[in-house]
Amino acid sequence: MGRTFFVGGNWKCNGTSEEVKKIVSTLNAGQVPSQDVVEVVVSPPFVFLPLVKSELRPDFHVAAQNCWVKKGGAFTGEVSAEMLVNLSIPWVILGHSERRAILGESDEFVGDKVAYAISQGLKVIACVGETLEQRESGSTIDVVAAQTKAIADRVKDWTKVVIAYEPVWAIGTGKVASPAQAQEVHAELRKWLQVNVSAEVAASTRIIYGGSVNGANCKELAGQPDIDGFLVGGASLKPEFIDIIKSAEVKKNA
Ligand SMILES: O=C(CO)COP(=O)(O)O
Repeated sequence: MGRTFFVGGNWKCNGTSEEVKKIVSTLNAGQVPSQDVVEVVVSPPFVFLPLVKSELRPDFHVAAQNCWVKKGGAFTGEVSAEMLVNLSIPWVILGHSERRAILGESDEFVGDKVAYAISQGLKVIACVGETLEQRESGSTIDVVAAQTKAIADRVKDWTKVVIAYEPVWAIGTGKVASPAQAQEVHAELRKWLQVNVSAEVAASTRIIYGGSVNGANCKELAGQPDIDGFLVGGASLKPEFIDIIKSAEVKKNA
């Protein structure tokens, strides 16, 4: 079963309204493959979601970068899944390593968030990935399997999930995983899904790579059989994001 290539742009905590408008107009002018070849989702900070949603071309979609773990209420500073649904925001990124590390989000908490967001009708880009220390100690697969298990224990509808494998040591460092390194983890994750969820979910779930992806390294990564797209940080704020979207052609021609 086909896995449509998926390219997400995680803008993180960046931008002014002027800069956001500029990025959106660059994206709107970009020549990219059609939606049956590549699904594109950009994720601005919460405050810019309505602006981006109203100005962005209709073939690109928006994602929030986080949402609260359950129904809204007395949770100062949080934004609920219901609010995103209310604004017709279709996607949310959950479990990004910056939130896991800096804000102390545990595997279980991320799993709960993913399940709740899906229960409210959102689609989720769920992030997993090991630190440098974990990689060097040989526990990469155990770490990403545990992170994925916390999600799998709580989620039934995998059609709403894209897994983003983002090795922490590759994020914002310019140190991209080699195509072989990324492919190895993606293949292991797919195998994990096959054994622990189902062959069908393993075959149909998109597993995308994130960590220092740019216009120069995207094609080789996209050529790997188990890499189904990218979650892009820094380069998603630049015109080269269009080149990264175009790397979907590599898959189409494979
Ligand atoms: O964290 C990332 C996307 O979520 C990756 O960030 P960079 O592309 O800046 O390394």
